[in-house]
Amino acid sequence: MTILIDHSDHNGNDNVEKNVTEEETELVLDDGGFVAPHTNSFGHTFRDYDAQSERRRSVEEFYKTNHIGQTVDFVRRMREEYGKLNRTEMSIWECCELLNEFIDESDPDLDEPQIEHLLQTAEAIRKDYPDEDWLHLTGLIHDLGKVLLHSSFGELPQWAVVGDTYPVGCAFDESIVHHKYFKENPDFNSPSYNTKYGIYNEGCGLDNVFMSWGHDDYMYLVAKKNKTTLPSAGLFIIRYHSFYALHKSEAYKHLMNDEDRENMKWLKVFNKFDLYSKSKVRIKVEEVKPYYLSLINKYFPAKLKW
Ligand SMILES: O[C@H]1[C@H](O)[C@@H](O)[C@H](O)[C@@H](O)[C@H]1O
Ligand SMILES: [Fe+2]
Ligand SMILES: [Fe+2]
Repeated sequence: MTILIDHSDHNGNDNVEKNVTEEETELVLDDGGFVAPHTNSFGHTFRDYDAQSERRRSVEEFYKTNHIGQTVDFVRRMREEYGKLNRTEMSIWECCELLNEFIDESDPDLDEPQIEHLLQTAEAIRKDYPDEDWLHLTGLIHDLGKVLLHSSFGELPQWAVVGDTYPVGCAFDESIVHHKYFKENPDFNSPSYNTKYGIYNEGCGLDNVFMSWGHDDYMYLVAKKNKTTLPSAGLFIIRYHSFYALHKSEAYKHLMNDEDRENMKWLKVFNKFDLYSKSKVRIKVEEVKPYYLSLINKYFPAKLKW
């Protein structure tokens, strides 16, 4: 396995590559900072949706279905239905374990079970921000909404759970991955929805914007309605971490308000770990579990409604 080891500063400059065996691997092999690798586990640059990788076709198929199905109508129905949180009760950790069986079909960078990704993200954050325990926990739980794929949640299809998110009810920005497939979305030709502002106003705040339905908004609703004590930046990260058109391409900024702009700073910090910690490196779950259980205990009730 090839891992980047930092021999210089913490900005990722001047890295050297070294081959290490499975036993020696750690998420980050340096003096404490997380170093973003240049390539994903398939040897391609991250989020390259055109790279000829083994996942390219299936990822594109995924986005085609996603872009056709996410309409204002659909999003309204899902928010209403899943916002009831009347399906089951379980702890945060139980939910992490449920994610063990799922692989995210929208992701060109990772084909590991989701629990690996949660721990990789959280542990990477912990190295760089040791004192921000809320951010470690946010890393651990940010993708828990993918439990919507589970049979006890009506087995939602992948297109309604994973992938990048974007607003519905206004024009789909060209920076959205595989934008061309929106042409078949029924909202694409609706005059009330296909303008820059659509049904929204300048600076209305993201809280007033309907986002395509998936794991982000669902987990936000779960955390909020179960009265988490996570700071507002944590909730913002959970809710918008897949909104790459905004946090990477800077589209839709005209819908943000001051609070969104403040929270965006943390989302950008978070994104580095969410994206670049994706690797084949395994975290030893039993070793880190007590730490995360203590954080869950601090910020969440023992059982949550889902
Ligand atoms: O494929 C990925 C994956 O589903 C992530 O969980 C999501 O947050 C990303 O935005 C998406 O592109
Ligand atoms: Fe995600
Ligand atoms: Fe993630």
